[in-house]
Amino acid sequence: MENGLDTFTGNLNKWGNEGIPFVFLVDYKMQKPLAWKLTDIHLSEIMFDLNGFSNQKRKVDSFLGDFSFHKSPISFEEYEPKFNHVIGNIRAGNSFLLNLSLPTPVETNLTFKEIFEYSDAPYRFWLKDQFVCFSPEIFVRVSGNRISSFPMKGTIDASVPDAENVILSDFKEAAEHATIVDLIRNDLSMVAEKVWVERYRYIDKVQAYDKTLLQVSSEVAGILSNDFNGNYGDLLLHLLPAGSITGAPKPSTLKIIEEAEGYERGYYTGIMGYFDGINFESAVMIRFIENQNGKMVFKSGGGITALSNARGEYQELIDKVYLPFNHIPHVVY
Ligand SMILES: C=C(O[C@@H]1C=C(C(=O)O)C=C[C@H]1O)C(=O)O
Repeated sequence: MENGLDTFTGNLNKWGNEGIPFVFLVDYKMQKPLAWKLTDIHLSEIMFDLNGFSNQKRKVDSFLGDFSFHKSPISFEEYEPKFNHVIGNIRAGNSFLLNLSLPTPVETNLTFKEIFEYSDAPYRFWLKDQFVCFSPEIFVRVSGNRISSFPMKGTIDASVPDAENVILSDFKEAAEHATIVDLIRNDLSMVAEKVWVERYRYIDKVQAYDKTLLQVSSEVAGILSNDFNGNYGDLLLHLLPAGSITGAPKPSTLKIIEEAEGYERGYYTGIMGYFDGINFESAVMIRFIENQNGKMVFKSGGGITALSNARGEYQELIDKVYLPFNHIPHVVY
């Protein structure tokens, strides 16, 4: 009998080869992948704006007004044993980079739909009754026979004096970034010929209502091998889960993530994307709020290496719990 993943992969391959536009979601564990032909999507169920490919644009001109936002992260005492489990495994040689994430309950007077409509992020998705995602991170883009991936690793508060230089010259951050770029080069080599690094460690600004974050990314590119031309389902099977939200090496790192996190990521850290009939593009589902029985849960994480310190990683996890609004008159905490 066909399982969900087989059907999903078959549909993406078929639609890709026939030039039929579609939109899709894949969860972290690839257990509940979903794909819709563009013509079958209803605004009452799904809203998306994926780098301009959209059925619902951002409400840039309208006024959001006051809103409340409150986060209740786990305590440092609860976080530390999880971090120590990861560091122990890194020291034992089972992983050299691992993305540790956790859920944070949040409260706001805004609805998931309002957060989608007013948020400012290059990749946004709203799935009725389930989640809203506003991601800054591209995963894979295919244009003609060129494939590119844009691993993001390295986050700093822009208000730190000389923030850009601080993060670019930080030894730990540089090592972490080099690792993720190596991993993505290796992953792309499975589906492409001639893989190269097009841009190394460029900075993106990510806007939250109370602060600006700087994020460091690189672009890795290659020439897509003929086997994968149009076969977007097969392509994703080779590349998922995305290296930037697992770590390396993937198989043993996945096992340690499972042990340390002790919760279900679900669609968080999966990917969302589209095919417009010509180009294929996908993004990593980070910056993500889920509906759990009427309560809002924000999921966030960061990369840990042998050089990481528990307080710093704990703070990064909390800093990433934000709403990405640009023009906010007043926030009530
Ligand atoms: C997992 C998350 O972020 C990932 C980890 C990053 C980092 O360690 O700097 C940056 C982007 C993401 O690939 C998240 O934001 O929830």
